[in-house]
Amino acid sequence: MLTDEFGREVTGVRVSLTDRCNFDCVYCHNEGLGDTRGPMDPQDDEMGADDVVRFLEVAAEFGVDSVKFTGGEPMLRQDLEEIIRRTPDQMEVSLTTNGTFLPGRAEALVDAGLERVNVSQDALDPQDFAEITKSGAYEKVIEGVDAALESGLTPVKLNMVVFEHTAGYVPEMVDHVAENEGLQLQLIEYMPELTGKPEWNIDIERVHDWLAEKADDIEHREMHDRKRYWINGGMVEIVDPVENPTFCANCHRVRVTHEGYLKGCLNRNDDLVSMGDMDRSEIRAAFRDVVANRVPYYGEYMIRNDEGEWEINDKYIEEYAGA
Ligand SMILES: Nc1nc2c(ncn2[C@@H]2O[C@H](COP(=O)(O)OP(=O)(O)OP(=O)(O)O)[C@@H](O)[C@H]2O)c(=O)[nH]1
Ligand code: SF4
Ligand code: SF4
Repeated sequence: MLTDEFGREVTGVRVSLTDRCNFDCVYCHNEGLGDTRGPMDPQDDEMGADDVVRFLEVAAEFGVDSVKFTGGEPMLRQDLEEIIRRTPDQMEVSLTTNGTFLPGRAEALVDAGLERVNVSQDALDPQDFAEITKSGAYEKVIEGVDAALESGLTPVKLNMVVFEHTAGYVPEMVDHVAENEGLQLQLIEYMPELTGKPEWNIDIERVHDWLAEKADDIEHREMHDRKRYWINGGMVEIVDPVENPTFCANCHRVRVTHEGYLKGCLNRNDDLVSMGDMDRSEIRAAFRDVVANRVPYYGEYMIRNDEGEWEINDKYIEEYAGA
């Protein structure tokens, strides 16, 4: 197991397989390098299945025991089943998807080795859903969640970004997961710094307070020190990374962009290492380097100045300027 200089073991990898997507969510922050191509444009820059598998095999050598496949929309990759099938056995395999392609394909993914799925569902009303995602696929997503449950991918986590357009749905979604066995809710803090619309932000502390009042039990998950609220038998987890040093202090994942760049932190682009045409031993060295250079974003890379505002730590300014 590799550990960075802040004592954070790297136990997981998060691999973006494409930046293409059939949705155009108003809050999307284009994980990866922030490419702006349309959903159906060419895919020459995406890592091939062999590249993904080679990387995963190297990560497995270092004791990494979980992989999360993301996008864009990872199910646009027709070779997703192949990639999952070839993922080292020691890794728990999970997927984050918008859910539209799960009907008719969930079982094949399970057969290939998929163990868990997170499906974005930001509203319980087709019109609001369409407004947020710029897609008319509400029914398909509902079918997708059902297909995942029927294929045994439980618990299915429903991912909901909490911001102006969705905050009103939180109570209904909390009831929804309590009433439907196999579902869990994951409330994701809106990231204004990545989406450029600060006016849509909702104070996530208000959501914590509201859930705490209702909760029968509250747990802390080690990963990111995330809080989990149990309400009427349903589980609600909060993902609240923004300006949260505790979240970053408990971050155990290295990221890979769809183009094959290793990256120690989701929020930084100045720590990228391209795996390009690297062979296995070069990937090993690159993985060690990226882990060695990992820095908790909030609390070390971003620090508070005398006025209490966040700014980049001087120590890293040169690298950032050169990115
Ligand atoms: N800043 C930051 N945001 C993260 C991190 N991990 C997850 N997120 C955010 O949380 C959202 C949902 O994450 P998911 O891909 O569903 O998975 P997860 O919650 O991280 O993982 P599991 O609970 O293991 O399924 C992502 O789109 C990110 O916005 C992280 O390490 N740093
Ligand atoms: S489904 Fe995900 S990747 Fe696609 S536009 Fe929405 S947030 Fe972005
Ligand atoms: S912002 Fe960076 S360091 Fe913080 S939790 Fe996310 S990926 Fe980890």
